[in-house]
Amino acid sequence: MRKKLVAGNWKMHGSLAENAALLAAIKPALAGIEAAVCVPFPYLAQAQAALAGSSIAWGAQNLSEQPKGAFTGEVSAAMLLDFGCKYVIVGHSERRSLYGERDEIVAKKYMAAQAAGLTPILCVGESLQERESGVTEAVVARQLDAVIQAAGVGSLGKAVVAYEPVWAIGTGKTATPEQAQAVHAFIRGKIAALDGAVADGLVIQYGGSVKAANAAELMAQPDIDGGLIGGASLVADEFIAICRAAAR
Ligand SMILES: O=C[C@H](O)COP(=O)(O)O
Repeated sequence: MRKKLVAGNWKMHGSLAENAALLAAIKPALAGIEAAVCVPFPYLAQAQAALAGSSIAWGAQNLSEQPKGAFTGEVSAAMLLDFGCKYVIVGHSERRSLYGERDEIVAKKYMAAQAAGLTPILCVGESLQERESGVTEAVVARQLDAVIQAAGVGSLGKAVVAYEPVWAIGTGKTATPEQAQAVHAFIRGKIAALDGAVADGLVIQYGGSVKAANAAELMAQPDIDGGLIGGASLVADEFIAICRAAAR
């Protein structure tokens, strides 16, 4: 039986004071519930200090594909491990579209994370134009194949996949539970064709305008195993309610 996992992606939000209040609210409320927050790099130490010993893991939103060296502004997997990170998001659509991260670099980052012992949360998903052109499955398959070809299907046994339709991110426009389930089932089926056990165990999160109000319906779908939450993860009551809905 797969365990659901909800992870907050704080994106470029927060301050020491705001984070302290948010972490202090979610920690006791989620006692015993596995969840995670992926915070901006400068706040990793704060998340580590606040959440150590709790059921909430923490992680980052990006990493370098390089292990070390003259790469100004980059952060390595080993550095994330130094701050106790468990997870790192790779291939978020904002990184793909705003920072030109192509499938090949996403696969390298995924492998760098795993080589260091971090669990990558691999984001896949189509744009509105791609959905309207009927190529959703082809896009998601291409994004998955990049990683499968580079790292092998077995690597997904130590990863989380997040399906995030780009048109639903930060727009208030959630995919319907049926739309999301259809793509989640496609992802699991594609992986099952290569390795049934990996597909059965794979946590596939949904991301895109998840809120307390729509979480239960999404989490009730058979192939939705949690969520990757942007805006609502910054609001303690919303994040707590989403995590609780997933844990039910
Ligand atoms: O990583 C999270 C997603 O981009 C979803 O963001 P959102 O919940 O603000 O739509």
